[in-house]
Amino acid sequence: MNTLRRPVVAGNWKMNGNKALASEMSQAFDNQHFNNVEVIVCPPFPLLTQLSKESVKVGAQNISKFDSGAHTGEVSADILKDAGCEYVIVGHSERRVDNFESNGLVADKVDIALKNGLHPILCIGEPEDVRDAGDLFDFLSAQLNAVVSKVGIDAFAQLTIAYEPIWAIGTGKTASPEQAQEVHGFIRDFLATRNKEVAQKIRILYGGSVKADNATELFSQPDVDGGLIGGASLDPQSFISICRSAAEIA
Ligand SMILES: O=C(CO)COP(=O)(O)O
Repeated sequence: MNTLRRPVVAGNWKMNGNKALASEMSQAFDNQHFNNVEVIVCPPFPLLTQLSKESVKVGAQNISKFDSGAHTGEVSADILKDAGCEYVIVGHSERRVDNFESNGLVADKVDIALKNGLHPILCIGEPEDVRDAGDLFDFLSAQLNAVVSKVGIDAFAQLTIAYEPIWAIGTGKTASPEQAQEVHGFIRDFLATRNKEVAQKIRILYGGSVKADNATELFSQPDVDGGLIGGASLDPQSFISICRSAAEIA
């Protein structure tokens, strides 16, 4: 972590949770104040309004590429904002796989979020075979380039990036702090060659089996500015403990 950047800890509930968990999480954070850490919770759509916006910031897990109108099953930026969202996860690997979201569609979604004043958390990350074949940086560059081409590099000032190696998601097999730092450094350099100021400011989160007992060593890396947490964000005490790790380093 670098003290120039305020760390972020975001919980991605994926297709988990219910009203009781939303209320439990809100209450747990009512008694915790992480002034130097941005804490975000991203529950399924129906639970967005159930989280106390005084306790945590709220994010969605997806956004429609459309503005409004006849698009059954879609949720627009306006509806998300009305529900109290400030953030939206875009391009999570599970959506890229389950819903065939291409780099182009992800770029369109980042664009519509930005145009409507929502902060995208752009997820990128490689499958294991890509890493094994030595194509890691080309793969990540293509994911980043698609968004740069669509929204322009200056717009990255409004983005948070989450590096989530697919082989580390939900597997208990986290990237080592050195592996995370290598990729985060690469992402920052990629951005710095295009806009130095944006590269210095942007928060780059690590995601993939972050738990209370490995958060500190991951967050201690100079280019890791926090985490995007799946499973461990469903338990208020684990999530608070991960937030505390970020607060202690910040
Ligand atoms: O995909 C993730 C967050 O978006 C990471 O999930 P896990 O923390 O469960 O590995």
